[in-house]
Amino acid sequence: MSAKILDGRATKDAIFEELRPRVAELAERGRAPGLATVLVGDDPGSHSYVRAKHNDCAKVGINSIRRDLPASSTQGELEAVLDELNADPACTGYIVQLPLPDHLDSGALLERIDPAKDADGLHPASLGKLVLGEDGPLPCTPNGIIALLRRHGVELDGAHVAVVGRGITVGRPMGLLLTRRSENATVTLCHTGTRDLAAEVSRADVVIAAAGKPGLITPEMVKPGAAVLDVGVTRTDDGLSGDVHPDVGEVAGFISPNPGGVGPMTRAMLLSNVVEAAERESD
Ligand SMILES: NC(=O)C1=CN([C@@H]2O[C@H](COP(=O)(O)OP(=O)(O)OC[C@H]3O[C@@H](n4cnc5c(N)ncnc54)[C@H](OP(=O)(O)O)[C@@H]3O)[C@@H](O)[C@H]2O)C=CC1
Ligand SMILES: Nc1nc(=O)c2c([nH]1)NC[C@@H]1CN(c3ccc(C(=O)N[C@@H](CCC(=O)O)C(=O)O)cc3)C=[N+]21
Ligand SMILES: [Mg+2]
Repeated sequence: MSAKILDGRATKDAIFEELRPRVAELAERGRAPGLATVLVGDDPGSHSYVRAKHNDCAKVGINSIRRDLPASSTQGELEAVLDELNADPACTGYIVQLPLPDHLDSGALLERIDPAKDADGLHPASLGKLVLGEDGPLPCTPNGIIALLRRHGVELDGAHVAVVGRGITVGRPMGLLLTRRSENATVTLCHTGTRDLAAEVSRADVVIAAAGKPGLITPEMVKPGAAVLDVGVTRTDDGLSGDVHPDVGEVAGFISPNPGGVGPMTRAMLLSNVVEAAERESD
């Protein structure tokens, strides 16, 4: 392995250290931030992510509230939980863990979140602000990827970035963040309609693999020295698998391990959104 490691765990810990005094100051002013999670059903992956988010809150001093509901919950029951969180002053931000069971309308539920409490940055109002360049919570995974690259000195200004995947949680907002003037990257957004994925990836200085297809990015596709971010997570019988083939580490200049890369950064940005929203409200 010749690539430098983009260490998401260590970077998350550094961000937590920066958040802790801000949380303490908010609490002193009677504006203690509180993050709530809404979890429906018993998907083991979702349970493990939600548990990690509550552990993170404890480390940073953020109060956390858990609403776990059975898979059989109705749309109306979920709506009642969201209305209650929207009205609860102890909850300054919250997330609805995705995916939800198929019988629920996730779009309608995400829209019901009070935009001022949108910790994920995935409410239509927050995504609209991102498009317009207005201040608001940013989607956690793409924002975490930018923080990880910046803190490891990877240049984005003028860089060519290949984003693989146009999903709403990662790929689509990733392109929006990277093409802001503050990042100034040139982005190619790839998907299943992309004619020659290898050709697009091989031109890139930074590759962001968010397709959820194990081993999709192979060493032959990657420009020597490129930074490669492995976002995809697929659960198989032999454990978790990323989108980046393990041999890519021999060609890349920087690589994010998976686990230990983008996942912890997603959680760091979630807490950062909660702290920022509480600071905004108390100004
Ligand atoms: N580590 C972390 O913190 C997080 C990880 N994830 C993981 O990231 C991945 C993406 O998440 P999400 O955006 O929600 O997923 P989606 O399923 O919404 O999107 C996947 C995207 O990948 C594209 N795609 C699939 N196969 C290929 C292929 N062979 N070539 C090119 N493009 C392809 C799809 O194209 P098309 O649109 O044409 O179907 C789609 O746009 C998932 O594995 C998810 O588990 C997500 C959030 C956080
Ligand atoms: N409303 C909503 N917001 C999300 O942000 C959201 C979601 N729903 N649904 C699912 C995806 C996935 N996701 C991850 C978060 C952390 C890790 C993470 O911390 N992973 C650790 C390993 C954790 C483990 O081993 O279980 C790591 O990569 O090192 C991974 C994936 C957030 N998502
Ligand atoms: Mg990871």
